[in-house]
Amino acid sequence: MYFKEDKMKILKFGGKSLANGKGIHKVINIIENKVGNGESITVVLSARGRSTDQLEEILDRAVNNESYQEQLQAFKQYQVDSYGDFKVDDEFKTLDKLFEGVSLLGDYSKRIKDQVLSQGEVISAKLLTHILKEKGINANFTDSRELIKTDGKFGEAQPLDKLSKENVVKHFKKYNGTTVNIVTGFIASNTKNETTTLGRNGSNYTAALLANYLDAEELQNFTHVSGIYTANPDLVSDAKKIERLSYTEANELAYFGANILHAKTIIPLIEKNIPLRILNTFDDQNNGTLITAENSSKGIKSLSVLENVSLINLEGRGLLGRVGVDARIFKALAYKNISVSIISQGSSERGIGLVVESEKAIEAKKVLKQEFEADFYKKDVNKITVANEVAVISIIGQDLSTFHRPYNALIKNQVIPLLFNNTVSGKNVSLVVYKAQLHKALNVIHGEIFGVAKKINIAVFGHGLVGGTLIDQILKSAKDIEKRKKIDLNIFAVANSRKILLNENGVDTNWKSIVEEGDSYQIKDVIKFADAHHLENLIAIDNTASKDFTDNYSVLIENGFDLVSSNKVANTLSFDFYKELRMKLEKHQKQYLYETNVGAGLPLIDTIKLLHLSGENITRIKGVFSGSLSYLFNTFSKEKRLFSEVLGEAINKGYTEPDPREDLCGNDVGRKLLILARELGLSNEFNDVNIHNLIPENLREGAADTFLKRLKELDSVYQKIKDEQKPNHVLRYIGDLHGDLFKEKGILDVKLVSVPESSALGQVKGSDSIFEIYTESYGDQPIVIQGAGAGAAVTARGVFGDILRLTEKS
Ligand SMILES: NC(=O)C1=CN([C@@H]2O[C@H](COP(=O)(O)OP(=O)(O)OC[C@H]3O[C@@H](n4cnc5c(N)ncnc54)[C@H](O)[C@@H]3O)[C@@H](O)[C@H]2O)C=CC1
Ligand SMILES: N[C@@H](CC=O)C(=O)O
Repeated sequence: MYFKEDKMKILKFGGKSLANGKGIHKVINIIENKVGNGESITVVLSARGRSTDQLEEILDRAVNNESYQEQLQAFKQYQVDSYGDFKVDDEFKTLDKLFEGVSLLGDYSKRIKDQVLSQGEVISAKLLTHILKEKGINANFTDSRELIKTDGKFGEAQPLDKLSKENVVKHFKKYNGTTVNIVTGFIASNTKNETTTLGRNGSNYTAALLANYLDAEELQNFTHVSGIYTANPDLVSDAKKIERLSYTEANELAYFGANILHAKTIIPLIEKNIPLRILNTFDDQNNGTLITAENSSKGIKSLSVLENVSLINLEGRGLLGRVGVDARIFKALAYKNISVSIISQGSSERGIGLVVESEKAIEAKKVLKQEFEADFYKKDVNKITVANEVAVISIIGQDLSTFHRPYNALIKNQVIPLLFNNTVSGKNVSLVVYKAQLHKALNVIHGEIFGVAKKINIAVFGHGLVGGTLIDQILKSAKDIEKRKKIDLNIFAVANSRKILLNENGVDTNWKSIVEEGDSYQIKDVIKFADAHHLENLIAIDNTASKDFTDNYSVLIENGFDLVSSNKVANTLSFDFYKELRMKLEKHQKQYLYETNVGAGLPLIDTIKLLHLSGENITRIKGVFSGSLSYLFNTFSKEKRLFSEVLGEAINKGYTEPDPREDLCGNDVGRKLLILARELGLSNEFNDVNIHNLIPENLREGAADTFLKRLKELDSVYQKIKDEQKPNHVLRYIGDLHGDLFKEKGILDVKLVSVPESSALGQVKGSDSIFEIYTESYGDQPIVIQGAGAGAAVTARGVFGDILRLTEKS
């Protein structure tokens, strides 16, 4: 073993790293390896596992005169567990005496508490020294109380730098070379040699002070996480590790709750330009996050959260324009040592919101009530309320120039921040949200501001021809879309009318076999599931042909779902329902897309909407609206085959509605016409559509199955119609929207016509639809949209297009 003459590295290990079992062995391994490599190291330790919390709990019991022996024994057992020959009798005796005293007195001071807590670090450092010595390492137990001198503020003592530095330098001169000093973190002593502690994150502070005093090469802070992340990975599964940070950025993060950092621990490092590396004890392959003086060129963004906070709201009309209200608030709170982390107020000062630590909230309300007592009396202040179930999310690195993006995403996901504020210099926007929405809010913001894929959570209702094809198309393209568009399409629900398959991580290609084994459900179960799993950017897809399902639209919208539908029913119910649905969408800022309602995958509705919006007056829309009936009449007119045979083919090819009578009776074309009419602002109802029903009256009643068995009865009827046409004419079933389209209602006709084979309509082939859109500017020359008007693949592709459109809007 040899030691290079290089600079010292300070290694600091936290409580979780030092816990019994895997942790402590890993720590020993790390130290052994470093020593083996000839690195010059000093080790700073926290108390092990939950030791500090346990000691506090025992103190609580003792002071309340409750029995604490069982807990104390458990604490002692934990400290010596699996290290048979390790003895810490002195520390255990000290603890026995201290607790006995507290129990007798029924009281303890901060001074006593510091003495109690300090034993955790002492035992931890003694144990590690013992183990390392047994392994042949020249370890030296170093009690930081002999080195770090502080003022007398027990519980949160401030180091006396000059004196502490002298002590540290002297000690390290004496114990140098191959010695590995094992230093107690967190604890120190005042000038009377009484034990003090350095407050929250005290061990990190000890390590930073040593690094400063010894001009260390680097401070390596070993934790149970692999570095600093763009957000807490426990809450945001897409969170990414940040490789490098500047001290300033780290400082902002530390202040706003990244709990592996604390602002005060960074300052000693900044002074001497000492890099800080956050490492994972349990993952030696990971090189963690490096924090240096160098500014990252992009400016980092990270989300941090403060949870133990309350929002105090002070309201009063009489505060309007009054000078000094804020000063009074701050003065009253400062008097009780209550710090305000965020304040926000309207320009009128009628309402002032402030965030304080939760444990101080009741007292804060009390002092504010006292301060504003006279104002209450005069009714200038009418209420002071406290909301406890809140959290603060800070977007570090965010300024207001692009804040609209995460903000809009939150609103779209029905997370309405209670309050937000920004720093004028530096980049940081903080939002207060309800705790119940914290998880979702973090994921929404994270998805929006980072290059990582934005998750879109999709529930598919109806997995028949169209729905099933859609799921397969999404699963097939999801990876590619994630790569190209940074959108992660996650199908978390697949349902038919009876059963549902739910999986928050998304279904896979086996979905079909699993749905049937799924549970029966109601729509509220899907909403609850999405809520419980904090799923954001929700889209519900209606691929049913069901009227019943449209009853769910309202509650889905209210619960944050955008809608996509191939089902035409919702758009063709009463005009009142049509308007209410749009009002609801507007109110909840949700979108409803249904491009496939007319012309399957053809871009018809979008075109009509654009023409209409741009002020282009549409005067008529005419054409073959039905893909199945197009196929039927194109084929039947041309080929010498039975009508029933061709109809059977159209059904088998998936062109017809689930119940093919919906096509044959003209309802399907009627719906499409009505949908287009309503897009033009007309208020027609479905029964305004004049429909030529293709089903002979004697076949209209009864079940679909019975009808399908009697298709042959249609043959003679349609053969006769075909034969009676003029020469070179063919049959076409068309829709025609005409009349004065600038009035309240248009004329909507659905009829079977015979047209010259050479005409535009006569030349349509296969299952193509054709739409002729006549406008004022285009005159007699219509805009023509033609192409496959039915079929599962093209329709599913159209629904997919709507989903992608939504992802761009959200
Ligand atoms: N086939 C085509 O070319 C086109 C179809 N469409 C529309 O696509 C929709 C679906 O058509 P297909 O897939 O052919 O029908 P399908 O009959 O093959 O599938 C319908 C699915 O909806 C489910 N379902 C029915 N009621 C439900 C309810 N209340 N809740 C949940 N699920 C329910 C059924 O269990 C089935 O899984 C229809 O509204 C149709 O008008 C739109 C454009 C073109
Ligand atoms: N059944 C419909 C399918 C598309 O909406 C049709 O035939 O057009």
